[in-house]
Amino acid sequence: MSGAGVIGAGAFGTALAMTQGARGGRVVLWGRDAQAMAAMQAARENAVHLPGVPLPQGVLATADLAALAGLDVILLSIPTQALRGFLQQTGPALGNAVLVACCKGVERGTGLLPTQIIADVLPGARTAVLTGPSFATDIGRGKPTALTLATDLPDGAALQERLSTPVLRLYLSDDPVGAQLGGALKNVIALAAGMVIGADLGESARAALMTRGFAEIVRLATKQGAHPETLWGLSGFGDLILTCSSEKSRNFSHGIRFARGEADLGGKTVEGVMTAHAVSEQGAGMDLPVIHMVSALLKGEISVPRAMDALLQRPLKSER
Ligand SMILES: NC(=O)C1=CN([C@@H]2O[C@H](COP(=O)(O)OP(=O)(O)OC[C@H]3O[C@@H](n4cnc5c(N)ncnc54)[C@H](OP(=O)(O)O)[C@@H]3O)[C@@H](O)[C@H]2O)C=CC1
Ligand SMILES: O=C(CO)COP(=O)(O)O
Repeated sequence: MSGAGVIGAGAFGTALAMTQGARGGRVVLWGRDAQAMAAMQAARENAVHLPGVPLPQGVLATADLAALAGLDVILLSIPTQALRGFLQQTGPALGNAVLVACCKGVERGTGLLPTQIIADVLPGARTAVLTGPSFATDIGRGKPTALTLATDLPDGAALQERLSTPVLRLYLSDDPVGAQLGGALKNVIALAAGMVIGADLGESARAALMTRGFAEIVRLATKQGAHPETLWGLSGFGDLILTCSSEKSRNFSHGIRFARGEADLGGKTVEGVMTAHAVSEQGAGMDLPVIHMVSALLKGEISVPRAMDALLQRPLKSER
């Protein structure tokens, strides 16, 4: 039986299941907590992550992996650092479905991107990436959103058609590496932007940091084979703008709380933290001053004022 599956019943997974449920047809939303999934199925609502937004009729909320059997496409929406372990344990339950990575991050220790982790654990799996500027709360409420669907698959256009809805407009890309690096690295820059705002350094400083951070994204990603146009698109520049400018972003608001010295940093999924360390550790010798500084700040190696001084006191250089 064909249909769409979503792995991870957090904010984004639930929102994605809603988009696919609104199209009609069979949708399986899988989460690991059996009790929570049973409650969700009964209440027709994810009361923790998307309260007040009803699950469409065709969505089955379940913790039963057997419900994924025979699905033709599965969206993976769990944190990047959890992906490898999940696939190692659960890979066979995913069958032959096209696996669409919806998480944004770089794996710490390997430097791999989500589709590269999938290829490492499940060689031969067919993969795609869905990424771009989108808050789960907007998607779940049916607000208009445009995202990038990046894949090497020859039938990418069919997948684009399959996952688009009247309010979720997908643009096709043949650059999964660029799309994933843009989505992962903007989270690190959003942490930095949040720190600038939290430390009351001003909106001009945030604009400067976003721009110079974007230069780092382009430098690093093109070195790994990304097309520059991908980085200027929805998955890079588009998502950078959204994430660095709204307190709805967990990365941006984490940066604000961090700079204010708040003890409770929230305990939410903040992908940029591990990605900052992963990229800084892998690219130790690279010219990535903002990314290296975010990692050092998060490790407690330097304070926000000293980090700002260090960035400002570097020798003057050309803008490129
Ligand atoms: N929220 C958003 O607006 C957007 C998020 N994203 C990306 O989507 C991904 C998921 O984020 P989001 O849904 O917001 O995060 P949430 O924290 O809301 O949800 C994460 C989900 O993953 C589950 N999970 C964590 N570890 C495992 C594991 N080892 N095995 C199985 N399930 C696991 C959690 O389960 P449990 O509850 O049991 O811990 C939870 O249901 C991230 O990469 C994020 O960057 C992308 C675009 C927008
Ligand atoms: O990726 C996102 C928006 O596109 C969500 O950002 P946060 O993970 O920072 O909340």
